[in-house]
Amino acid sequence: MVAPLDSVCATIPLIDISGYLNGDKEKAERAVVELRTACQSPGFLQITGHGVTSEIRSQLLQKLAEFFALPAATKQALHRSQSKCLRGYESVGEQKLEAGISDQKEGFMIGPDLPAENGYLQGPNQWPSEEAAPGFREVYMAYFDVMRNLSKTVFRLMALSLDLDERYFDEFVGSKDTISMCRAHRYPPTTPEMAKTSRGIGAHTDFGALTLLLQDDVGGLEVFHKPTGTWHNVQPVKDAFVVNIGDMMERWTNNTYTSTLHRVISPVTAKDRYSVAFFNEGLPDQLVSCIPTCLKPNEKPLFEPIRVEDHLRARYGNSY
Ligand SMILES: O=C(O)CCC(=O)C(=O)O
Ligand SMILES: [Fe+2]
Repeated sequence: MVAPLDSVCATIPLIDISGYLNGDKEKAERAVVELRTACQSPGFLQITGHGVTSEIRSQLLQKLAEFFALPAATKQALHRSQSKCLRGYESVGEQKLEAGISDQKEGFMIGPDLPAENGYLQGPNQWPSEEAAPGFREVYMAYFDVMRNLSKTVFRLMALSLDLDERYFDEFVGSKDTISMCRAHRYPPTTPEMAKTSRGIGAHTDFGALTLLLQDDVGGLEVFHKPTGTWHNVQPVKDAFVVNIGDMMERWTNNTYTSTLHRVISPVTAKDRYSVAFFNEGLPDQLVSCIPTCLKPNEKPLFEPIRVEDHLRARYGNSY
């Protein structure tokens, strides 16, 4: 069946990766080709057949709703300004991803839970007490671990899509020093009038290599289509994760893959919107230097090589 032109699938490709996970060669090859096309343009896609259970996804969304419903003082006591590695709580209006517009979201960031600061963006998480938020820590960390695994799979597919050895990104994405983070968001509702000028999250591109996003069924994520200058809704698809290319991967692939501007419009229904982004930032000492298969004969790289940490410091430094 041909999907109607205005349907989400016409804009944001939906890719089933179960064939790759099950060792079905033909289906896996198809997913790799679809992935390559989607990463080139629009730089956004949705994946299904990823094996992350609906239980863990709905448990997490439930625990997040409970956490964000806690008194403001309990959440502020976990503020990210107390953490050298950006872990913890941020309140509505703190981040400005689009010049002059405060994001109408609150968030909670976690990462691999290390006992002490251990290099850039590495260290301990901040947690509410078990009495205040029963099960929150356990479920959020379990989700984080599942997503870390899924990200390894997606990077293998990425490697294949770039005609690289399947394990090309394994160290980058799966080492003990790999930087990865999860940021959960709650977007409170607003009025239709306010929604015209305010933003749940202002227009931005992601800083790192690749983002895996869980969104609930409320909607509001939009992706910018440069050729027409129009915004397109990333409609929630049941059981799908949104995947998008970040600035680091765009640079690494010499602009073969695209880091695309996106934003969130706050809900205008009575319902809060929840989402959870898993960011793959990679190895701090890794040099992001044009991937050889992204260069045609006689072509020159568009960018100087840069260390992952230097790239991230420059991008994170500008957003609060
Ligand atoms: O909440 C969303 O749908 C998008 C979040 C996002 O773009 C981000 O955290 O970078
Ligand atoms: Fe983003």
